[in-house]
Amino acid sequence: MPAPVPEKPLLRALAGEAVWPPPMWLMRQAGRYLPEYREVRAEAGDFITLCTTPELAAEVTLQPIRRYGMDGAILFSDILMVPWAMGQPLRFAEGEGPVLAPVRDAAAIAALEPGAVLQRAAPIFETVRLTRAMLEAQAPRTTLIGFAGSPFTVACYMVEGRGSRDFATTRGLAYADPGLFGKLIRSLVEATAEYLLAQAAAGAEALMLFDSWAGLLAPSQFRRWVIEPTATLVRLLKKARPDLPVIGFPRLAGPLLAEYAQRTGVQCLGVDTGMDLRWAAGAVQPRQALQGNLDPQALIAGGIALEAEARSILGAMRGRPFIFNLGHGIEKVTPPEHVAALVRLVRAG
Ligand SMILES: Cc1c2[nH]c(c1CCC(=O)O)Cc1[nH]c(c(CCC(=O)O)c1C)Cc1[nH]c(c(CCC(=O)O)c1C)Cc1[nH]c(c(C)c1CCC(=O)O)C2
Repeated sequence: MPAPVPEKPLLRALAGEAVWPPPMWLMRQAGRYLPEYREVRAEAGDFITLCTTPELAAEVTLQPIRRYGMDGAILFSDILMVPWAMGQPLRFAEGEGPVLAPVRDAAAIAALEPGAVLQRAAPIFETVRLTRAMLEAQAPRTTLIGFAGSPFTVACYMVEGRGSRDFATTRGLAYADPGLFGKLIRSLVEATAEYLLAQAAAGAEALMLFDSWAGLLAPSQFRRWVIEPTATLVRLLKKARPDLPVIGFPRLAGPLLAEYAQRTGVQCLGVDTGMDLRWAAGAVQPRQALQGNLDPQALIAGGIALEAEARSILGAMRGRPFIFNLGHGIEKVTPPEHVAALVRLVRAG
């Protein structure tokens, strides 16, 4: 039986169709630049509480859909909820970002509980269910996107214990003890596959893998810790759900984007701000969609600078499968009215 033809613009683009004007959404579209987000965040008190309270997380997921009518709604959660669900202590310190108890030796890795992820993450799957039902009622053309961090980027935070400019400890460990680091990566591949399939079972219609720090790696390490685990993860997802499109975002990959596109099996490539979109179009397969890559700083600036950047992206991508997005997450100082202006511009094609 042929696969049913999707109706939603974002799913059509992911299936390889040159939908025009292109479907759009913005990374971190639910967040602190929105006053209505800050209100719910204050009500929840703590970021992890917000992520594990389905009614609040679903509400926050829908805020940018109500305000702007985006084509994609991304589940409100965080890539660090997988280590959290594996039992690694995590907190989000005010003004400091995430803080975790570092995992750097065999004992710490053995203490992780990948088998507990489905049970501990149950509130997140409930958020997916609730959000999908709300979208069906309120925004039936909007696609619900589930997500996880890629094994390498999640391992960066697990090993380092906090954010970092270069994740030197993690990259050093990968060279010094590849056996140990490989064990961590493998348990993340398995836990992440189960976690994403549970999101899909709860109603996520597409999945995105955030690999924010992939581009820090030397080419040999990029192949070993980014391409190979991502390919395994995508195979596990496709085995269970061949219909489910996957967006891969190996940020700062540069020319290695071509190999990543060829070997991982993803349907769509997220493109970061520093990459030329026309070059990316030549580096991926013709039916592979691209997603990106407006500079979040242009969105903060607004006006003619924003208009020029957005038009140049549209001009480069017309006629190929494309999803308009930013090249990295929206910043909290972004004026919400600049987002409204961008949506009008993209909708006009
Ligand atoms: C590396 C990474 C993280 N989280 C994420 C990444 C990959 C993408 C990227 O590179 O930005 C991904 C993420 N984080 C969040 C989402 C939700 C959905 C959405 O995009 O709207 C998604 C998809 C919410 C969030 N995740 C976080 C916030 C801010 C928390 C708050 O409200 O206090 C939000 C809305 C916290 C977070 N979470 C993380 C950090 C480093 C921080 C602190 C930085 C900050 O405070 O902005 C880890």
